[in-house]
Amino acid sequence: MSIDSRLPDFRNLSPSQRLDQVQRLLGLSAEDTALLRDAGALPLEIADGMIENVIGTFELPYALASNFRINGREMLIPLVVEEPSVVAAASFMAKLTRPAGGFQTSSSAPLMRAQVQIIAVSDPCNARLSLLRNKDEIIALANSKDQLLNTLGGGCRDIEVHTFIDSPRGPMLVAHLIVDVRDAMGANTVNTMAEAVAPLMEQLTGGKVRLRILSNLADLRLARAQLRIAPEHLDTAEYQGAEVIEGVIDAYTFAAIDPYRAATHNKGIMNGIDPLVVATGNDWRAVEAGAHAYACRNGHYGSLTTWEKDSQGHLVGTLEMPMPLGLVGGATKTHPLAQLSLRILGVKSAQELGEIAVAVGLAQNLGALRALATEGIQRGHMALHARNIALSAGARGDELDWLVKRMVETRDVRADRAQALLREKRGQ
Ligand SMILES: CC(C)(COP(=O)([O-])OP(=O)([O-])OC[C@H]1O[C@@H](n2cnc3c(N)ncnc32)[C@H](O)[C@@H]1OP(=O)([O-])[O-])[C@@H](O)C(=O)NCCC(=O)NCCSC(=O)C[C@@](C)(O)CC(=O)[O-]
Ligand SMILES: NC(=O)C1=CN([C@@H]2O[C@H](COP(=O)(O)OP(=O)(O)OC[C@H]3O[C@@H](n4cnc5c(N)ncnc54)[C@H](OP(=O)(O)O)[C@@H]3O)[C@@H](O)[C@H]2O)C=CC1
Repeated sequence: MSIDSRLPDFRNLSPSQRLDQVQRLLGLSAEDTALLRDAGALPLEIADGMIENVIGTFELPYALASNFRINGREMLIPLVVEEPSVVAAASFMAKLTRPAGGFQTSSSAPLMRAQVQIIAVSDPCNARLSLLRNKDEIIALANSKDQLLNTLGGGCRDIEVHTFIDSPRGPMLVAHLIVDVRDAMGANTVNTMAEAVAPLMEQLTGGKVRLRILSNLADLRLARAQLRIAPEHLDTAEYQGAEVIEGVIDAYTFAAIDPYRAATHNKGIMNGIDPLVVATGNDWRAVEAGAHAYACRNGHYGSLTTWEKDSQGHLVGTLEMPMPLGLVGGATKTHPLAQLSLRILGVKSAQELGEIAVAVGLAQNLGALRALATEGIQRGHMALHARNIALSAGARGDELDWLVKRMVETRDVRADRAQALLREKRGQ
């Protein structure tokens, strides 16, 4: 279905009015919207089946970022996150990309690596060749463990063998199974295969297998996004767009050369990605681990994004990173809201979901860099954070908007100030 993701007055509506508008726009069913309208979308019985020792459930805000156009398709992005200004910044930057057509994305095949650690190998180079010589047998054995995946066009495709001659524990071989996991995140799938081939690998190498587990450095499963913005669309009240572009490129360069800055820069990217990963029931620890390991691929920890100017002086941003997301498996199937998020996105494959995630990460990075390189992060962020402060100070009903306005006007957003203002208003 084709929609318009520009929702100019969305921010000014109540949550219930927003949901009504989205229901009409996306043609969601009454059952779908009931999941969001009533608290407790995750029944305790399902929660109890998901993890151990459950005593309840924990809710977080569920929002939609607007203005996204990805590969020509308009979409609203479900984001589950506790941090103010993330949704606003993503929506704002997506809006700025629209004149040049939004985001362009692509991805590699959904290939995951499983590692099999082989120790006590007396002749590691010879053992390595033995594994490679018998690759077809190893792959066939791995694939015998997941018939469904084979019928879906996935399965173990190849093996690699990495040799560590001088490990502190003696020579060590690490065999990698390269597995196309289709629409799964794939951890359980590849772990099963790794465990299945371990005895054959011991036989072929004469060594002893220890660990059999996926690698979260999913460097064969990459998603990419790109955006382009003309300088005139980056003008602010105080800065010319061309100056904003220089500021963004300086900010990127800082992250590219300094790991202390890169950690914060990449956190800003994950501000956009993690909330989508959570909203779709995916494993955010796996995505985080892969992201930061990948950021070290050039021998030092650096920026995951790049920012440059094209020949016309337009700002061009790119993000390429591992994106091990699934549409099946884990909580993606069990959590009712995860399924709803996938319906809102209208995605048909895990690859498509991964591409959307990097587009949101790229937008989020630009939101932060644009603010940092111009007026600073506090004005926009604190204006939205003021609601949190007002809520924790005890403001309710009409008091909330009044208190937020007073704090933002005076640029004094602090808990003690909020409490003092509230006492003053209540005449205490
Ligand atoms: C916060 C803004 C967007 C305000 O920016 P603004 O200029 O005050 O916004 P505006 O009121 O002119 O609105 C512009 C558009 O922003 C969106 N927007 C604006 N407000 C809302 C809202 N309330 N609810 C929903 N959407 C909102 C919305 O799309 C709107 O367009 P419209 O649809 O109205 O035509 C801007 O200051 C900004 O982008 N700041 C960056 C915020 C940010 O990056 N937050 C992340 C948390 S900080 C952090 O953890 C990461 C960091 C910073 O350390 C990373 C790093 O160092 O790299
Ligand atoms: N280090 C890490 O990151 C680790 C993560 N995990 C956890 O593993 C879970 C993800 O594992 P995952 O393997 O994705 O989950 P599942 O094993 O639950 O799902 C994958 C299985 O779903 C079946 N399937 C059905 N349709 C498809 C399709 N279109 N594409 C692919 N497979 C399909 C496949 O076969 P079949 O039905 O035959 O099984 C496949 O093996 C997450 O919960 C994650 O947190 C676990 C261990 C370590």
